[in-house]
Amino acid sequence: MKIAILSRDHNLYSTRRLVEAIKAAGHEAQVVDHMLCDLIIEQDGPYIIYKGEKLEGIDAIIPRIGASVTFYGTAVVRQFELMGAFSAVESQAIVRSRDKLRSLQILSKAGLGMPKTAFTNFSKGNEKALIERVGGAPVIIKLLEGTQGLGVVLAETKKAAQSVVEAFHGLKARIIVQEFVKEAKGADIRAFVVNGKVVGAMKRQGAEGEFRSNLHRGGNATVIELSKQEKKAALNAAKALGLAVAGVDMLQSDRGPLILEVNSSPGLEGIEQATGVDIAGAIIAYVADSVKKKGHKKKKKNGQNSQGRH
Ligand SMILES: Nc1ncnc2c1ncn2[C@@H]1O[C@H](COP(=O)(O)OP(=O)(O)OP(=O)(O)O)[C@@H](O)[C@H]1O
Ligand SMILES: [Mg+2]
Ligand SMILES: [Mg+2]
Repeated sequence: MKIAILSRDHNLYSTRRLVEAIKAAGHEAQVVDHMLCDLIIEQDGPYIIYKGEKLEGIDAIIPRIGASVTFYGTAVVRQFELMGAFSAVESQAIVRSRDKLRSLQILSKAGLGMPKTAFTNFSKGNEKALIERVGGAPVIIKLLEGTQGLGVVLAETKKAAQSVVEAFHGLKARIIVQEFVKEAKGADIRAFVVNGKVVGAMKRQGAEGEFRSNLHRGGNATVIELSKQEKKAALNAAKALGLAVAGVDMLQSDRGPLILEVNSSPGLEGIEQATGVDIAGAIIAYVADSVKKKGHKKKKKNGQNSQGRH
């Protein structure tokens, strides 16, 4: 079968590893830059023009959509889905996971542990009450659109928290105010979920004196064995957001694991290097299996002699 990786750069570690894994499993790989895909929509059905030609014969896609191009990228994923290709992560689930606030709302409804979080449009003067509502200083203030740890601020005192909130508010930036989980000690856990299983997990520890554990902020990663409770939390979080492939970030706290966010295009480099697990292979096995199952279903529906490609 032919599996496409939607990626802007074929040299990226994750892209290269997925190509390798596709070939190792005996399939055909194609890297497709989603930003170079034109979407044609007409009565005869949707199709894609890529580098001047109609894109055909792709059985499955693995989206690797950057946060800055979520709208365009997910439109391309949706087009593939409508054309009958299987997607490792559904377009709707990517959209859902990209909005930190929406994700936390869904996870809260699913009863998952999380740092207590508040969101407001800050009608003048309610900063103080809101900060108190999540437990008072120290408190975390987060830009809704941040990634790689940028736009996450730890305000140690009530006064600092108020000024940071006011500053962001003045800039019309959308933020959440969140309980600071001190016991996490500058570390977090990344659990990599594929098809209802945790295939690898690592603990990321922030640099000395840094509360953010992001590898981009100088953190380092080591392999970790998850507790039953942590495993369950990771699987439930991925399930609640509808993601078959997900990187679930959690903090270890006195009251158990607290979900921070769920990533729909999680990187492979850190986790494969920390755990030594062939995560790319696990993703491809899941995708290939799903395509086969889909094909069988189609055959059944169309009768024994169907020539339907699968
Ligand atoms: N409520 C909190 N309490 C304690 N530490 C926190 C809290 N929120 C975030 N952190 C720390 O800050 C880091 C960055 O936060 P978060 O993951 O929410 O931001 P991000 O910018 O979206 O990062 P990413 O690149 O992973 O998407 C976390 O990995 C964690 O170490
Ligand atoms: Mg994030
Ligand atoms: Mg994070």
